[in-house]
Amino acid sequence: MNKSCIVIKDVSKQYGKHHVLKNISLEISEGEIFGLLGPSGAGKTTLVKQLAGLELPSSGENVVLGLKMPNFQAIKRIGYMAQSDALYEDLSAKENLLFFSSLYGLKGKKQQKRIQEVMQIVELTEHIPKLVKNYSGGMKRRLSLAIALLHEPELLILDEPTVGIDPVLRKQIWNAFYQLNKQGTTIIVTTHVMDEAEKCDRLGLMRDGSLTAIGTPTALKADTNSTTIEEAFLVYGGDKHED
Ligand SMILES: Nc1ncnc2c1ncn2[C@@H]1O[C@H](COP(=O)(O)OP(=O)(O)OP(=O)(O)O)[C@@H](O)[C@H]1O
Repeated sequence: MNKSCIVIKDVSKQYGKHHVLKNISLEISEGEIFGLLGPSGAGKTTLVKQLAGLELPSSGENVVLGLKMPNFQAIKRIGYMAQSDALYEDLSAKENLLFFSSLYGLKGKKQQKRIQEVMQIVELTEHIPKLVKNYSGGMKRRLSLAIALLHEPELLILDEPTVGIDPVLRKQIWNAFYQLNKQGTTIIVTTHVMDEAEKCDRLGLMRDGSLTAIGTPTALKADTNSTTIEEAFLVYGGDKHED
C-alpha cells in the first residue's frame, strides 16, 4: 500500500444530541480515488469538511498529508470543491479566476498561464469571458472545479461534484479527474450516484454517521454476491436514495 494521504482516527461529531459521525476510522493512500457513498444526511459533507480543515471533530482526529487538521500548511495543498458553488455571479469567469488565484498569491504570467491550464482541464476555455450568471449549472460546477485546481493541489476533496449534471457532462468531468489522478493527485469524492461510485478505486459506504463497509467496488459486490454497488449497499444496511 502507498503512503497514507488521509488518516481518520476514531472521529465522531455531535451537534447537540445528534450524532452525525460515529467513530469513523479510515486510511486513504496517496494516489487513490476514494468515494464516500451514502444517502442524504449520512454525514459525508460533515466528514469531508473536516478533512478540508473547515470543521472540527467532537472527538478523534484527522491527519491529512501528514498534518493534524486543521492545519494551514496542509490546507494550502488541498483543493476543496463544496457542494454549492461559491462563485461571483456578476463577474466573468476570468474575473472569478483572477480573484481566487490572487488569493493563492499567483500573479502576472504565471497566473495567466495557470488560468488557461485549469480552464482547459474542465473544457471551458472558450467561455472564459462570459459572466458567471450566464453559465449553466454544469458549467458552474466545472468552473468551481477549475478554481479548486488553481494552486495545483496534491489532494482534491470534492463534495458531490456532479450533482445535477447530465451523464455526458459527468463523463467529461470524470475524465478530468482521471487525468489529474494519473498525474498523482489523490481524490476523495462524495456521491450518492451509483455509477459514479463504480469509477472509484475504493469506496466507503456511509449510513447514519457510520462507515458500514470499505473496499473496492469489485470486492464489495463479490462479498455480498451482488451484481451492482446499489445491491451491495443495501446488503450493508444502506437506504436506496430517492433521487
Ligand atoms: N451545523 C450543523 N448543525 C446541526 N446539524 C448539522 C449541521 N451540519 C450538518 N448537520 C446534520 O448532520 C447530518 C449529516 O449531514 P451531512 O450534510 O454531513 O450529510 P450528507 O451525507 O453530506 O448529506 P447530503 O448528501 O444531503 O449533503 C444531517 O442530519 C444534518 O442535518
